[in-house]
Amino acid sequence: MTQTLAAATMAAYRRAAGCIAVITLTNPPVNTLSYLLRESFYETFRRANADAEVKAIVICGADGKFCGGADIKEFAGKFSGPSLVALIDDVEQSKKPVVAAIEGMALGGGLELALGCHYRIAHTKAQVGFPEVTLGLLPAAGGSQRLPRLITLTSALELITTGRRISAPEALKLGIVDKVTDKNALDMAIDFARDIIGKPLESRRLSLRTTPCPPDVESFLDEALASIRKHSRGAIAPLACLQAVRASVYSTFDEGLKKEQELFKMLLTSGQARALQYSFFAQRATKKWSMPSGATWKNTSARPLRKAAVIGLGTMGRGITVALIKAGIPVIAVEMGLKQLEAGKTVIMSMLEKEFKKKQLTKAYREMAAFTLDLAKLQEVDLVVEAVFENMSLKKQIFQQLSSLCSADAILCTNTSTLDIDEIASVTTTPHLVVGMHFFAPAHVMKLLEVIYGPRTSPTAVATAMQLAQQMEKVGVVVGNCNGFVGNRMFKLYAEQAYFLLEEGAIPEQVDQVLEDFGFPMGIFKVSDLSGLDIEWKIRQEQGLTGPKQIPGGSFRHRAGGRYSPLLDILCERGYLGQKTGQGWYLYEKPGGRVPTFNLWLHKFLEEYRELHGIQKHYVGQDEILERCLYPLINMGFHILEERIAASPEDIDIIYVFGYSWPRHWGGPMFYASMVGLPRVLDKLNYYHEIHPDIPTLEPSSLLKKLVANGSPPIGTWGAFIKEHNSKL
Ligand SMILES: CCCCCCCC(=O)CC(=O)SCCNC(=O)CCNC(=O)[C@H](O)C(C)(C)COP(=O)(O)OP(=O)(O)OC[C@H]1O[C@@H](n2cnc3c(N)ncnc32)[C@H](O)[C@@H]1OP(=O)(O)O
Ligand SMILES: NC(=O)C1=CN([C@@H]2O[C@H](COP(=O)(O)OP(=O)(O)OC[C@H]3O[C@@H](n4cnc5c(N)ncnc54)[C@H](O)[C@@H]3O)[C@@H](O)[C@H]2O)C=CC1
Repeated sequence: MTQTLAAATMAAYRRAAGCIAVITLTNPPVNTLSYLLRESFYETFRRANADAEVKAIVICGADGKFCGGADIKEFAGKFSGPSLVALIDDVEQSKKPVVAAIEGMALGGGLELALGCHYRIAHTKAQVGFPEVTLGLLPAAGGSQRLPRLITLTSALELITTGRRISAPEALKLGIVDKVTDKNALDMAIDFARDIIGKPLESRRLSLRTTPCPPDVESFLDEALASIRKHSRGAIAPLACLQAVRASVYSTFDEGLKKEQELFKMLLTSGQARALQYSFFAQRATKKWSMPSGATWKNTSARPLRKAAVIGLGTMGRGITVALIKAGIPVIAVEMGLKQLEAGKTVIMSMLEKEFKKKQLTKAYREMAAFTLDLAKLQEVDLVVEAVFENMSLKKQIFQQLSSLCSADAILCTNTSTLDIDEIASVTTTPHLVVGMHFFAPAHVMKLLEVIYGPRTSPTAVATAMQLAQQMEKVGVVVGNCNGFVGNRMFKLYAEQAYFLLEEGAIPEQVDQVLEDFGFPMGIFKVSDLSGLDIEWKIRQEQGLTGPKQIPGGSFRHRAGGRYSPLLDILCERGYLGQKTGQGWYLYEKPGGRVPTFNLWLHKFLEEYRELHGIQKHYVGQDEILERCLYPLINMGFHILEERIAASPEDIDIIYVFGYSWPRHWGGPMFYASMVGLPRVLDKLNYYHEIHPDIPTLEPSSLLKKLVANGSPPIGTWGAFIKEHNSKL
């Protein structure tokens, strides 16, 4: 295997048009600049430079892809082989003109290499960019110094600090590439190289230029710094990127390179870079789903989807309809009454209109939605997504009808956020085709899709849902069936601890601030106000925790075998549902208002509540808030791994990053636990459980204990322990 790879990895050399050397970067699948490729490039480039018959050099990438950048896997080890900085310097200093022929992509180190070339010709469909910041790094092979010398400081700064990829036409407008073609970029580059033989190259060497600056560059950079600080949510790489670009303004090229290296080394050893690189690979790993039965892409095919249906056009159904249509699938949208149907239709059409304008979709897209009250119209659809109220008997009634109305091979999906997929499937004649597709609000925007299989769900149903996730450009994660699945089962504990903290003496502002400082875009109470407190209230009612169906046997603050906080129920009973009613955990200027302000009523109410229930108020510090909110959630993640509900810690982490806005630079809850140190998480859980023995979810999971007992192995090796752990159950 290594030999095959080694043989495939090289900078292939050939001659074209007599005097042009063509060097093809070859390292499948995306021609990363790995150690082997750098070594081969070093030799090949020298050979081309030394050959007197060669008058110009063209660099391209094999298989229509210029270069995906440095090999990210190499960042974890020691750097060896020729440095990319030196290779690019060789290219720029070459006395023969060097032209980059960019097809597919030139990303990171790939773009840096192209910037070292004297000219860049790109195919119109190619993309270029510096995604390093999304990996917790900065362009460290001269990219942070060359780009600002080539284009405006504003654009260079934006591209380097955000990692945004741009199309070749935009790159042409900005001045990053010299020509764009919709024909063969390599052929054009070869012709172009021939034409420029003998022309002076000094002005084309970016390292010899100075960075063009706006008039008041100092205040421009200060403003940029303030803006990055505000938006980076604690990520350090964007700030380091800014520092590097700043060096391109105030330093010589060589000094700038030195600064770039210093910053790169600092970032590389930071936990954030490790977390972000872990997240990059984790996202790709989730695509290769598997089920405990051994089903994977390798042995399962997805069904083709020609037409779909969505039932229930409330908050979720509307977004799901738009997401499906955006993916090119016509939808029959169903409601229970004319009024709801009309309301749903109006919103969906206006959402499609917006998408139409934004993405320049053709008019046909707007005509891909049909609206009806009649379930019988669903005979010909290949897939149905049910998104009616979160109520088991209603869902069962609908699935029973679907089972008799739809074709025998239609995939039947539910968007339930908590209910048992298998119980829903039990009323159908095709339980193997029932699968959970748990979208996140707003469904046409949020990237995550939890795909849930019950004990009878077939691999085909899972494969079709995963294929659909890709088609909708979402990140699908396959998980097992349990209450709340992965995301909401863990989230419940996060929210629960936040309510307990209020009971014990904290206030919403304090809790939210700590969570936002950690990197969440919004604290839990602001999120709750935004989504509406009644969502959780209804789930609690459905679970018999409160309301008319409350299961007898508990007490006011103890239900379902543990401590219970009725705070949310009390607010809902009073009609304080969050932003939509103008009051929730915070106060808003009017119903539908967006700006949270101090809620005096809530603060007085909390004091009275504590007094009434004899709760001793204590000072709740930052550490306690963070640990109490995050560690029980993480602990539940270990339970979920133990139960094989999630196939790997990567799956859990991706669910959290894409569905719950977990700060990406902390990797996800499971990676964060490994960064903090599993012994610390275990100790803290034990500590809090001792203080609060009536909160059973604080008791550390046996998998966590086992991992700590085994010396806290790295996250990549947990799989073996989980397997062993399960086999002894
Ligand atoms: C003194 C020290 C000086 C050091 C100098 C530092 C130099 C720098 O400035 C640092 C860098 O270059 S960092 C790398 C920058 N490049 C990137 O971030 C591109 C990452 N890749 C992509 O976006 C997509 O894969 C891409 C758009 C390329 C392709 O997307 P696709 O959807 O077609 O394919 P994927 O499924 O994403 O990828 C296919 C397989 O390739 C693996 N892969 C991709 N890019 C990689 C990369 N840069 N390094 C390592 N592996 C990479 C990817 O994991 C996947 O693998 P499998 O899942 O096993 O198939
Ligand atoms: N709101 C959220 O943030 C999320 C909700 N979910 C789940 O999605 C489902 C829907 O939730 P929402 O959209 O928030 O509810 P919603 O209350 O906004 O909408 C439900 C819609 O279903 C319609 N409906 C009810 N019975 C029907 C029937 N027999 N036939 C056709 N339509 C019927 C209602 O008229 C209503 O328009 C629930 O299972 C919920 O748990 C999942 C993820 C997030």
